[in-house]
Amino acid sequence: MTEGQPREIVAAVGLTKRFGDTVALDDVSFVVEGPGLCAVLGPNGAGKTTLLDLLEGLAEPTRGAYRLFGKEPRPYPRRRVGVVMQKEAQIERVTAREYAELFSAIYGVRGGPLRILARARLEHRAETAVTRLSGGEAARLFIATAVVHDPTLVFLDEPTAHLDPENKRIVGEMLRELAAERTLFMTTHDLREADALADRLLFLVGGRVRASGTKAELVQAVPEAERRGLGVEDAFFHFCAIEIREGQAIGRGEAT
Ligand SMILES: Nc1ncnc2c1ncn2[C@@H]1O[C@H](COP(=O)(O)OP(=O)(O)OP(=O)(O)O)[C@@H](O)[C@H]1O
Repeated sequence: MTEGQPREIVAAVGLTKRFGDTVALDDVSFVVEGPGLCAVLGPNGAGKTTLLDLLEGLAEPTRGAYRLFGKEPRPYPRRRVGVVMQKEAQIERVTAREYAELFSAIYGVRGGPLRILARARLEHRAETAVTRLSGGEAARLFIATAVVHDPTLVFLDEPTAHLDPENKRIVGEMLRELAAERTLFMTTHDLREADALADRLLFLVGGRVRASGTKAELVQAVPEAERRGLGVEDAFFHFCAIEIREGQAIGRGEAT
């Protein structure tokens, strides 16, 4: 296959995950081709983090399987995968430089710390404790660190949650740049952000896939009468029957 052509990067085949009586993921199947940015959208409790845990090799499915890069992930292809967790560990007093050094050493990347700080645009904050960085600075540091070993696939769990619009925009630009040559698989609650950034969408509600495909496919599937303006918002409403408040997807009847 020629370089640059879309190819299968992530595929789930009947993935199911139970926690006791709770079915967090229920027979989830989809294929994501790359490169590009796939946004996984769903309300609280939809199963987004559980799905990432499985695909990152951190938990085992109750049933079903998945492929990464068209193969069974055994052994797990750690060097080709980067991860940005929802709650990154923040060790007291560790500076941005030390954080970058630590992860560069883990991945054995020479020159990694400088690359991380430059990509995160944090050279001037290198000696600042990670816990003292602003939300936007910390998000940039975690993302730049997750790609220090140049992975083909990056999982990101709500990387822009709690950021103000300006920082969302800056981090969004960073994600778009990264998505030009790799696959980003990113959870978010923010439909506006998904509209601005995503090439592909996966709608998850109550542990089940409601729709998946390219943004263009899903947006075009919305009947004219249901279109209100923002493509991803309309598509999410159409496929998921979920209320939308201020660009955020919220389960019906859920308190804000
Ligand atoms: N370790 C666990 N033990 C028991 N139940 C769990 C566990 N992890 C997740 N769940 C349950 O599985 C369901 C899916 O949770 P998950 O965290 O994957 O959803 P989510 O879409 O990531 O939600 P959020 O948007 O709030 O982060 C929820 O009902 C949750 O309570």
